[in-house]
Amino acid sequence: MPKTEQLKAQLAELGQAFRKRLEQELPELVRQAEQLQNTEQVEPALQQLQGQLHKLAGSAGTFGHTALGERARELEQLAKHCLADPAAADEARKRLREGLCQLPLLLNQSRPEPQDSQPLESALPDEQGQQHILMLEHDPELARQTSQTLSNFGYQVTILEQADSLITQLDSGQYAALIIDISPEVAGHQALGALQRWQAGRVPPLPVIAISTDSAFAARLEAVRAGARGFFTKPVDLTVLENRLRRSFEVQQDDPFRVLVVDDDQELAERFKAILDNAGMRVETVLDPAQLIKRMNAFQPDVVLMDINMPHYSGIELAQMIRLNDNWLRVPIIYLSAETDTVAQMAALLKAGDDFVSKPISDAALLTTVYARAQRARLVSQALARDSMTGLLKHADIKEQVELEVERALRTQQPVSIAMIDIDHFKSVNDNHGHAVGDTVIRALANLLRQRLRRIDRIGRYGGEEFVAVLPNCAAADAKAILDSIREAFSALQFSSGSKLFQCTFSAGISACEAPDWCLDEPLELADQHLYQAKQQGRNRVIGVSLS
Ligand SMILES: Nc1nc2c(ncn2[C@@H]2O[C@H](COP(=O)(O)OP(=O)(O)OP(=O)(O)O)[C@@H](O)[C@H]2O)c(=O)[nH]1
Repeated sequence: MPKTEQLKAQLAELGQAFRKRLEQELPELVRQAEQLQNTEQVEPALQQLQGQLHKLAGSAGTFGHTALGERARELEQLAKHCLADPAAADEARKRLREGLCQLPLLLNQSRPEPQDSQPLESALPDEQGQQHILMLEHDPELARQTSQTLSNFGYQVTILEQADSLITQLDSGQYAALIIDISPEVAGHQALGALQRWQAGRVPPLPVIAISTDSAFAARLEAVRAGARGFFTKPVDLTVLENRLRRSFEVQQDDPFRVLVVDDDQELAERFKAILDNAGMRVETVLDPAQLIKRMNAFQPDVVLMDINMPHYSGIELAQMIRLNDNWLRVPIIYLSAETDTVAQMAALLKAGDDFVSKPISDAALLTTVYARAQRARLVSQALARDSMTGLLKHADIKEQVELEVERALRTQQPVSIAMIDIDHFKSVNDNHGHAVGDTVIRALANLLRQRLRRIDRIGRYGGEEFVAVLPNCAAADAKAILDSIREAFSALQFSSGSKLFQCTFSAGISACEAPDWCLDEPLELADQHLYQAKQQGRNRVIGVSLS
């Protein structure tokens, strides 16, 4: 079944479960309303009713029962009024009872409209690991240079000279990003309006990099409105452009965003999960708030979606509890609440939390809010934790990963390999072609390692032109085969320096923690010794076992 159909079926099933629940809950509300006349304990009964109506107001609308949700909200206000002003209560209580008695009827009349839940399109690389970039550029020389440089980095580039076919090309859905020349005098500039309209409503928008001769505020504003993630004035530094391009993918393609939904309403939590799952995110739900800390530790979410009103706990208290842990200070917390009172919303945000989304919430609004928060959180933590030039882990972090993975290998008795990789004769690259070209070579190797290794592998920039890769569940012989194939791919890359083309190679040394002895005291030192041997034997090779 196609993904969208699957989601529709899942949402329809959840909608039916929700309806069944209401068929039981609404008569119960009517019964409670009738008891209001006979009980001495009016206040607790009203409080309970108000809480239930509050929940119903948020959830019914989200499941498409708009009229029911709106009526529940009115009755919630009425319950609040009865609680605040006992003197005026008789008449108000009567209206409350009558209103509650109508709710089952409203449910019977309600035919929820399914929302149009678009799957989140992500720019995944093709089978060869290549990302396809579209470039709208009238200047053949700039188009040629960009195409050549980007193909060095492993991208596939299609050049478009005519702006009128831009939207048709984009509609084909094969592109991971667009580079567009929006200089005032060229065709790309005229296509900006169409591009802005095309981007509207896309979640996430297609990454766009704009190039222009004009660096004025108005030009930048137009670019941003068309979804620009980068803006470059001519002459363009193509290595910086590639860096920006890569960063715009990283947030989408690294691990999927992890979202923790804390809501005691099971059907609602499942609905949010289905929509976010369908958009490629990983979602866990916490129905019992007492499990929150345990689940935060195990799941390490990028974003927390937090209901505010739960029995025994408030979402605000739980958000404050999350903030007690230094490691989670950067995790955005989005409150999901039927609370419409802006003063109450601001009070909640002052205590903890970053954003407020009112229930009922449309699928598109949920997706956009979570995506935007998760993306920003990832960018911030990557900027802090990663090497700025390559986007790889920094020296101390990759060393830590080596230790963690060796410990894990010993524990699980699954092998782990550690590779130390160093570009050959790199000093002469700098001397012959300049430092900026040397940087391009470093980034190209980082990019290639990222593309060729698995998601579970960890890669770090250990020193200037030296990298370390940690390959869990991978024996030394397999690691050597993988590194050899990356080595061959790297040696085939053509780098350009002015009008000259040149190639580079690397050498690598591998150590492994594997059967039969498992013991690996100094994995990095051993990998380094093997790297040294590879250099001694003529470079452009991978050594996996000690030859001495
Ligand atoms: N462009 C650039 N160069 C760097 C960077 N970090 C280190 N380098 C240079 O990398 C070069 C490393 O050279 P060496 O360690 O002598 O080794 P090599 O020339 O690569 O030779 P072998 O490793 O023996 O094959 C030095 O010239 C450093 O200045 C960087 O971030 N960018």
